[in-house]
Amino acid sequence: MAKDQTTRICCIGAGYVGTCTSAVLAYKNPSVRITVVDTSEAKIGAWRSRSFPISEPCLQEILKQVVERLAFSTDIEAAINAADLIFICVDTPTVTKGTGEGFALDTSAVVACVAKIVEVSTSDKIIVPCGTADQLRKLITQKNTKGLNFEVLSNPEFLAEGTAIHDLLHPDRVIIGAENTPKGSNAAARLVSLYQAWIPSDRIKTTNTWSSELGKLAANAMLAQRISSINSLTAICESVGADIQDISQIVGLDHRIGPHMLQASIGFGGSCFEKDIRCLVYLAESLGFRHIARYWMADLEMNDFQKASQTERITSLLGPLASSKLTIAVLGFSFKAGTTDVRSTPVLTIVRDLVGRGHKVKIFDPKAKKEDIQETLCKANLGRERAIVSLNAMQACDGAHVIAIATAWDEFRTRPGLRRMDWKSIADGMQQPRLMFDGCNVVDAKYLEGLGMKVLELGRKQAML
Ligand SMILES: NC(=O)c1ccc[n+]([C@@H]2O[C@H](COP(=O)([O-])OP(=O)(O)OC[C@H]3O[C@@H](n4cnc5c(N)ncnc54)[C@H](O)[C@@H]3O)[C@@H](O)[C@H]2O)c1
Ligand SMILES: O=c1ccn([C@@H]2O[C@H](COP(=O)(O)OP(=O)(O)O[C@H]3O[C@H](CO)[C@@H](O)[C@H](O)[C@H]3O)[C@@H](O)[C@H]2O)c(=O)[nH]1
Repeated sequence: MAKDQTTRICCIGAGYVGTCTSAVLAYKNPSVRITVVDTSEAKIGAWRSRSFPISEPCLQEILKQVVERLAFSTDIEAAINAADLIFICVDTPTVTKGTGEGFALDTSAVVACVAKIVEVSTSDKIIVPCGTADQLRKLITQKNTKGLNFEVLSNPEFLAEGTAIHDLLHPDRVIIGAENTPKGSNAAARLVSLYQAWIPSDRIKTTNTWSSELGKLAANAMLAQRISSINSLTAICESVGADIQDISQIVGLDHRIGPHMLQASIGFGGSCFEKDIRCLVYLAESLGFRHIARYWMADLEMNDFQKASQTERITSLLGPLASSKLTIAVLGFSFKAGTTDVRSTPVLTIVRDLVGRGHKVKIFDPKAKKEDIQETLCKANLGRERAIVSLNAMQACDGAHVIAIATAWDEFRTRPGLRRMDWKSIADGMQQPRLMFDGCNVVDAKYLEGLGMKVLELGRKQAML
């Protein structure tokens, strides 16, 4: 710690986790000074000019309050050198080529950060990476020729997008993994003291690094598993005439199970669940536990099945009409409601499958940026003539044979008091058979049927058209 008792923190990575975590740490600890750095000048420029690259409730307000103590910069070396504690919050996608392809975590950005830290540091540092701490310790041992002390801690983040600030302010737990050495314990104690500024001690757990890292993977894998479990029941409900929402409630009312993460969906998305399960599968495989790897892999296979089966259900219901070129409006593109993030969105599977069957798709999302949607479509080779991004729901639905609600945005709800869109005009502007596929169970089927639509709901039986 610096002589003036100020803790100087450098956070590498100005994305969701880096910025939100830094904002809350600064907000709750008046004695810290944080510099958030990134290689992306555009991103740092956006944060500085207050045209925020991400949208999270309350983030803007908190950043305003810590403006004196939290800076954004592209001068990574200077920020590293000035810091006692360095958080690495860069992206760690799944490896796309070579060893571990499709499964292992690509830690190259984390490794680059650690190499930079070791290269430019002139004093001891505590490093909190997002990646395997073990691998980084080995790297530091190889590169540390100056005899400095680098302690590597594991501090997995459990925030969910859309509720990031709330999750950081009221976490279920904070996990800090450290080496079981006096220096490791001291470093962990330093980080604990920062969190103790607002989190009760019984919610801060210190453990060894492997428990911390595996605990994070396990939490995500089990959350995803609950979603796959409920999703696996949607097709059964549709066949036998049960109601998936009732099933979620019946299951969730058991206090041993609880109600969370049991909302049936078109499949889970986002940048974490699939990546972390793949990482767990890779870990199990590399330890020789093939049955365990297969067990977790089944979760992803179920998710892929759920994503792919929605288009099949819509088109099978259309009968012979399905072979004509239809116009289909897809409402919602972000990977879940409450975030503008379109990374790994499950909606892409539906769009890709519909376009693949020759239909024209018009997409509207009330919050996601048009450029981000277009970039995602472009990366998936979905040309603009087949998948168009519309400026509003009315434009997307105009002339559509089918509307598919794919993200549970409040904008799409139809119940009185919650209704924001002019559903009568939307229904009037559609072409027969005026089919509404509600992949999020947000509409009132009776209301839309009263407007002349036929409604197909996820996890509910539907008669043929
Ligand atoms: N997004 C979430 O909800 C969430 C939640 C918990 C944990 N995580 C984990 O946290 C980490 C960060 O995730 P995120 O969603 O904030 O990522 P992000 O993509 O939003 O941000 C990562 C940032 O790191 C920057 N970067 C990459 N390499 C760099 C380098 N060498 N030097 C400086 N900057 C560099 C990128 O430019 C980018 O701005 C990942 O490991 C992720 O798995 C994410
Ligand atoms: O009942 C549910 C809940 C979620 N989902 C879907 O699951 C995905 C992930 O949702 P959520 O967990 O809310 O979002 P993330 O921001 O991806 O957060 C997860 O991933 C983060 C990154 O690791 C963790 O920190 C969080 O704890 C963990 O919830 C989304 O596609 C949701 O639509 C469902 O289908 N049904």
